[in-house]
Amino acid sequence: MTDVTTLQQEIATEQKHVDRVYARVAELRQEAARAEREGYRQAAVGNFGALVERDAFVFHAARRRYLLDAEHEGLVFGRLDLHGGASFHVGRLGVRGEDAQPLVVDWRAPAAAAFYQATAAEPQGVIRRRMIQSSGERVTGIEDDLLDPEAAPEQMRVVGDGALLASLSKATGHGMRDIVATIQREQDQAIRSPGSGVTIVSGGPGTGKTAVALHRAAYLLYSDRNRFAGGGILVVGPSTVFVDYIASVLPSLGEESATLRSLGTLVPGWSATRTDPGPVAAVKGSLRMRRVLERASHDAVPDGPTTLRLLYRGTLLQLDRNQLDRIRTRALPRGARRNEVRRAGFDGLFDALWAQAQAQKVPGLPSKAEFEGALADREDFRSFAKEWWPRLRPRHVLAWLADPARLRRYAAGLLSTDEVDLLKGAFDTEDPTIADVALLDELDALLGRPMQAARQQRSQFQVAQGVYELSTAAERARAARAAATARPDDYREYAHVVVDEAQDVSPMQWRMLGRRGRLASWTIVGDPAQTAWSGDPAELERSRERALGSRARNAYTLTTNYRNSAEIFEVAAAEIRTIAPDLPLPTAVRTTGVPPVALAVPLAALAATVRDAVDELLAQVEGTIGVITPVDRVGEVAGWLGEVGDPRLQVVTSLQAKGMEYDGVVLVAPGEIRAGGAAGVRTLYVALSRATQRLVTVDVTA
Ligand SMILES: Nc1ncnc2c1ncn2[C@@H]1O[C@H](COP(=O)(O)OP(=O)(O)OP(=O)(O)O)[C@@H](O)[C@H]1O
Repeated sequence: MTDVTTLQQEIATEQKHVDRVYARVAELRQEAARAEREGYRQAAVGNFGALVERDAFVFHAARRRYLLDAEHEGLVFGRLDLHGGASFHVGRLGVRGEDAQPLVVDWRAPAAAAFYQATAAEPQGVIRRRMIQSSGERVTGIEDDLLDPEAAPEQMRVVGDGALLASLSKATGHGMRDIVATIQREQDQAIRSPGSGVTIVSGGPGTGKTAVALHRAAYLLYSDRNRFAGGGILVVGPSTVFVDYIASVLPSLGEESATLRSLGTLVPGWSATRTDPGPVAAVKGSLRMRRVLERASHDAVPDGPTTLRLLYRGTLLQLDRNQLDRIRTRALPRGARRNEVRRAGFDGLFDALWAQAQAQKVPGLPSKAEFEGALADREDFRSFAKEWWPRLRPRHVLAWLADPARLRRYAAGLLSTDEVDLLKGAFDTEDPTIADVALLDELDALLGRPMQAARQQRSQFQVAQGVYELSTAAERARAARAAATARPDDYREYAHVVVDEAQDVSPMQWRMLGRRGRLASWTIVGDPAQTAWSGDPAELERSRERALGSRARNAYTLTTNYRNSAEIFEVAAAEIRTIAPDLPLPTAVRTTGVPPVALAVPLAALAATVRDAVDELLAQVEGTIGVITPVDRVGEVAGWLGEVGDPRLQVVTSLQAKGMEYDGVVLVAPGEIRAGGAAGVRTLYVALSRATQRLVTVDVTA
């Protein structure tokens, strides 16, 4: 323990510096606002060159001001004292004094790396590393690490009682917090991994994989803003619940330009939140579905016309079903996209009808071009053509799979009878599941886009090519934050793609992601032991490798569980060991002395027991409570708790619980979650490792 006076003196020293920094930030904010106003004044000149220059000038001023306005809690959070007497502070953004000397170094700058990397074994020139805790602009605590005691000058003081543990013990809120002040060495290495190629981060529950992925996105934006803000960073998570949970981390780091999506909302026009039962998801996610969909996308339209009859100059021209099918298959060879070769289909019709007209010696037959022109003008021919070869949307074709006879035909030789049975009743294109969205995206690629004049989307702020009139401060800040809004809905040229909970991305979903990351470098984070995938693991691996291509791989493993108390993680670990006894598991660093509670009650008492457990946890912990249920019980359990009405409470399925964290967890019917074989045990492992403080499991007795 540090004596109180020493601690107070050191706090006062740091407070002085922090005050100086905030005063300087206030000055800089004023300067940036002035620069923006000046930018507008220049615009009055009005020629093109002045507008371009003004635009760039104002944009940078606005971005700077946005950064300065952003969340300033703990703006300065660290200090390094180096050999030779030099020292500097580390913070959320770089701030220079009037003399251009750094008052704070941005945590992502190369100089700040030592703050996270230096250890007693390898001090990297650092004598003392100091973490500074604050509340608003007030310094509240200090935590020092003396890394090189022999080099420490006599007057150097070392204080503190465990900043990391203090930060881990804070109550969990609805959103994930950034960890910028306490990033650990192994995490920092993954965060600063090269911006090219594929960075793969693995590690058990609670090891900070998600935190690392998000801080890495912020790091990349800092290290090469042109490339990564220009091209864009896409962050993909498993569910909308999860995306909501992580949404505040990047803004808290002053970065708003990344695009966050769940797997069910990646494709424009869809926002799927429903999950399929594991075995159904395994079939829908399998690469074999690509062939199934390809066959469907080439099939005749259900209820489409089966014959074409036209009276032409008194002669009946007629094409029967076989002829029509032949024309369709000839115009649509394997690999062709149906919407893009409609013209070839219509040409096939013209050719066949022309041959008939010639064979039947239609009186006064004009040239072929005139014959085609005459047919194309006729309403009966046009409406036949529209019904026979309509422009198809992915959802139309996916709906065909709901017809058992069609499904059997498309699946012949690809899916087993059992698999076809599993898919019966599994397609509802009005309300698709998360797995369906990857199928819709595949169909979009298979069907192609009808030829259309490109839609010009002109921004309301555009005054000339490449020049935007950003007329108010609020609009400018928004534009500075969200370059993403200038991108088309189905943007596919991201400079970087981050995939979280990657162990659950199915082969078909990897194809969907791959289409959006062709030009990207990647960060892939996940834990194979937490996968709910019950399909072929080799196929999963292959499709992931294909999506990532030949880019260089950099792999990192995280080994410390920062989330769970040791008592809680022991229970989760015991579960996963039943199927993977030799799996290396992370070490949980925090103990609470509170063991998890395991209850088992008859089904009739389940509702009351869950309600009591929730009430008790709400009284015991300060932060959030998650009630985790088997997928098919979620509605029922939410009903039991409907009256609780506490905003700290969230009811989620065992699949939605992926990546989530709560201070207290009530896990309903764990036996039912486990019942799904190895994938069930893995899902239960996830559910058991969500709580930071308290875990209550309520099982059902036979
Ligand atoms: N260096 C750190 N300092 C403070 N908190 C940390 C640190 N690393 C991780 N945490 C906290 O630990 C918790 C778990 O982190 P995170 O959700 O990123 O883990 P994960 O590996 O993605 O977990 P899972 O695989 O179980 O979903 C979070 O609350 C995070 O803020």
